[in-house]
Amino acid sequence: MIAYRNLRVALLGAGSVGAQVATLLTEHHDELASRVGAGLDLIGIAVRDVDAPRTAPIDPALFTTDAMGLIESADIVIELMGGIEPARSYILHALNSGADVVTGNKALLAAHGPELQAAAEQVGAQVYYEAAVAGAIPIIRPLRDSLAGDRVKRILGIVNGTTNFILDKMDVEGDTFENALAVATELGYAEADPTADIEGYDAAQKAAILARLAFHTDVPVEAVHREGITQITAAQVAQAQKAGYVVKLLAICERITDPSSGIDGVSARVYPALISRQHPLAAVHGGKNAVFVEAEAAGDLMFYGAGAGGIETASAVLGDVVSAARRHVAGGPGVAETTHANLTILPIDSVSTRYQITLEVSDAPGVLARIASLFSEHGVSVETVQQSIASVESGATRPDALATGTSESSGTATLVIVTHVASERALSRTVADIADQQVVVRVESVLRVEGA
Ligand SMILES: NC(=O)C1=CN([C@@H]2O[C@H](COP(=O)(O)OP(=O)(O)OC[C@H]3O[C@@H](n4cnc5c(N)ncnc54)[C@H](OP(=O)(O)O)[C@@H]3O)[C@@H](O)[C@H]2O)C=CC1
Ligand SMILES: N[C@@H](CC=O)C(=O)O
Repeated sequence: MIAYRNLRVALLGAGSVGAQVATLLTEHHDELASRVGAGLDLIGIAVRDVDAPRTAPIDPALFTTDAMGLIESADIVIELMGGIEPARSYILHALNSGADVVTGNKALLAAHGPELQAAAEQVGAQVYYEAAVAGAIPIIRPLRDSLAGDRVKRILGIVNGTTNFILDKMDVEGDTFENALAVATELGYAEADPTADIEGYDAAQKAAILARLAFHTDVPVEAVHREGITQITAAQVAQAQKAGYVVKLLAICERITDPSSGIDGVSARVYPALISRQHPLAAVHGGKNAVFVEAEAAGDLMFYGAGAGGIETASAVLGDVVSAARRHVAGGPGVAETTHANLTILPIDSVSTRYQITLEVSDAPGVLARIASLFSEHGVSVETVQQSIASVESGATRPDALATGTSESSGTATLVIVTHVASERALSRTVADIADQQVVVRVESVLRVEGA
């Protein structure tokens, strides 16, 4: 039975996601009303161009360019415009007018999340943002509520569909980066300008949001270490495959405490890394997303699904709208997000992980011993070494000549070295020293190995 007055919902934006939200709000009106205990009336949609064609049938009378006027009459404001301004000003205006806000705007939250949360707290309102990380996948609520009594140790996330699509295509079909990116763009996965995807900016924004929630500490997006996937080659992906790994762009949020070195804080970082093909994240194919959470009491949890798409993301938005509406009906203040832990945000060289280093070296006696001694000098322990020798005459490769001490070849050899866990600082010093050796033709790649 519906006893509460109908709630007034304003929508800002009717693009890929907004148009689907408008449709679901209208089509599911009665069902939503029975779940909330009040009707949810869409009172208007602010856009730039009221006459632009839409991807879903929407009553034209709902469109307006007067966003501020619309906001002032709403109980709940859904912001799906994207970008920083005017989205930030509209959200602040909505909160100050007494409305709850639902948004999927990761760029805004990563840049101004604390400001928006403080504004909401001050007026007893709430900002909901389930759609901002990994689209349809419920991950914000699990981190904020379900795991609130636990301690998160680490999060490994595939949170950008475009880069996962590209790397997966390179892995499964042996495609090149350039071709895979062209297909991702054609299929609408990548943004018109895919820089935010392939250079890791989009994933870094999501990492900042996840780290803040997981570790109750504000994490500025500028403090997230970021590397994209533009340097990843088909050869690296093939070599990873041979060694039992797959390359993924990972967003990693980690609580690091090491009393021996005095390191104590939070690391948030995005880079392409190798993960074992046995790891659950290795099975995340195409444009899908997944977030793997390691918690102290709960153990390992994985959240998987569509990280983007109009209708899929609209599902997460509608879930937030229902939560906001229920709060209006039940009354009471919003749930304050605690960021009072104030942990130190650690730089990348405080991180320790495993590494795979690929070198082209002279095929001569003593080379392997020299390289091994450099690892040892820097306290980096080697787990495995694989080698193949490129014959000068034929260009063909034969394995293991260095191991047998053969001295007949004057060509080069490829060494693939995987380390045990080492600090980023020790590893980078080791690699710098290796690169200086005369017997080293080039350092082909250094990739982190994650997920152990
Ligand atoms: N697309 C996706 O798969 C996902 C998107 N998100 C996030 O959701 C949000 C919306 O994304 P998406 O739907 O793809 O965006 P679109 O670019 O498709 O749509 C943006 C909409 O906002 C309107 N708009 C933009 N600027 C203004 C303005 N200044 N005043 C009024 N209206 C404005 C546009 O109006 P007009 O149509 O008239 O130009 C358009 O309707 C973004 O924050 C995005 O990061 C999150 C997860 C996944
Ligand atoms: N461009 C993003 C869209 C969702 O956030 C992606 O590829 O994941």
